[in-house]
Amino acid sequence: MKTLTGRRIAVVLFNLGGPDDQASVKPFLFNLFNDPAIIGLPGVVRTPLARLISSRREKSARANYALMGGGSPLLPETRKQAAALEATLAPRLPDDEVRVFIAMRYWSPLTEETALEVAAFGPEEIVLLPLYPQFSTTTSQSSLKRWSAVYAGSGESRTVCCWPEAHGWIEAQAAAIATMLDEAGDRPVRVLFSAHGIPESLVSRKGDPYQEQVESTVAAVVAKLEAMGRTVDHALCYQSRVGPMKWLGPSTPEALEQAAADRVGAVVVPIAFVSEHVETLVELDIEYGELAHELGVVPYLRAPAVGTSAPFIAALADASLHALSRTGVAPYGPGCRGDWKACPCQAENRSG
Ligand SMILES: C=CC1=C(C)c2cc3[nH]c(cc4nc(cc5[nH]c(cc1n2)c(C)c5CCC(=O)O)C(CCC(=O)O)=C4C)c(C)c3C=C
Ligand SMILES: [Fe+2]
Ligand SMILES: [Fe+2]
Repeated sequence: MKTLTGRRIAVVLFNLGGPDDQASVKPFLFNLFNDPAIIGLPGVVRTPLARLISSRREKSARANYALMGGGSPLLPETRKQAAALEATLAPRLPDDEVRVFIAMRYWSPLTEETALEVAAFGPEEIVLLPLYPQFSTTTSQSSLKRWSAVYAGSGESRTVCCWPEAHGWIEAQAAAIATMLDEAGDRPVRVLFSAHGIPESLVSRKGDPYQEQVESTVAAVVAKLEAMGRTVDHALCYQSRVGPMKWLGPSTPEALEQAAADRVGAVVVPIAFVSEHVETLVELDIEYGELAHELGVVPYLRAPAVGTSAPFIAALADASLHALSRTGVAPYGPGCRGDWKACPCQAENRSG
């Protein structure tokens, strides 16, 4: 039973989205490559290019999604996280009605569909919470921009731009790694923190804070492991390179070659993803698993994504409550250090 003073609060979780079957692989890829945050060219050039790239990439992408039963598990996994977050927030906001929504950038439920659903809910408060720990123009900013362009409903919005060092997120990662280190036993292993790559020029020329935030996540996880009495050999590397441009490095395959040269095994940790999908289940487990086998990197172990682990969901709840407790319209995320005005996600995403 809600009190008369209770607020309707919408928490909107943003993620990339993934095709739900084989037929949606190509239109999903088209949406992705047609995003100016991914290909920064004018629409007259970008749209035909997106058509070409999605056609060319369709066959290999379909084969990868076929390995997971035909489509991406990203939406079902995100639904579990949304349900867990809603259940965690409910007792912490007993006078309010809290609903958690999912807005995907490139496949259903698309941001514009979710914007209509949220508007129909009629919230007084909205928390915009990207499920990307680290802020990038290619992910969180793209999603938040899209939201601003399509949401026309009620409510004051507060954005959590990023949370690279959020307590429960770091705790969940450290716990998953500790379990894998136990599995490795006495065998020497290197912890390979594998982040999704982005083109290097986005960092060096456009000031994308992603690399810096990924490095801060890694440092926080390593410090947490040390506090747990585990000093680890570790390295940061970047996966999922696409196209001919120079991407952040070293790549995950290069890091595996180095591990082979140093005669150590690997515990691979997805450090920029919070759920299982094509980049973990196919790229890390199958493609790089085969490479590790060829190179003699033994053992090759992979820490699971944090999913619905309790400390991680608590971190999302804390971030939401922290956002709601801010006064005024100038939000900043718990991962943003220093002057919130300098935070790159804020300029276009202040509540209206
Ligand atoms: C082409 C450029 C790409 C950039 C830049 C990029 C950044 C980026 N992506 C994620 C998270 C995910 N990406 C996923 C799939 C995916 N990403 C790209 C391209 C870029 N990503 C493509 C073409 C694809 C589709 C798969 C493929 O063909 O390789 C996914 C998984 C979605 C799924 O279907 O399960 C996620 C999640 C981050 C975090 C990031 C930069 C910070
Ligand atoms: Fe921020
Ligand atoms: Fe990606």
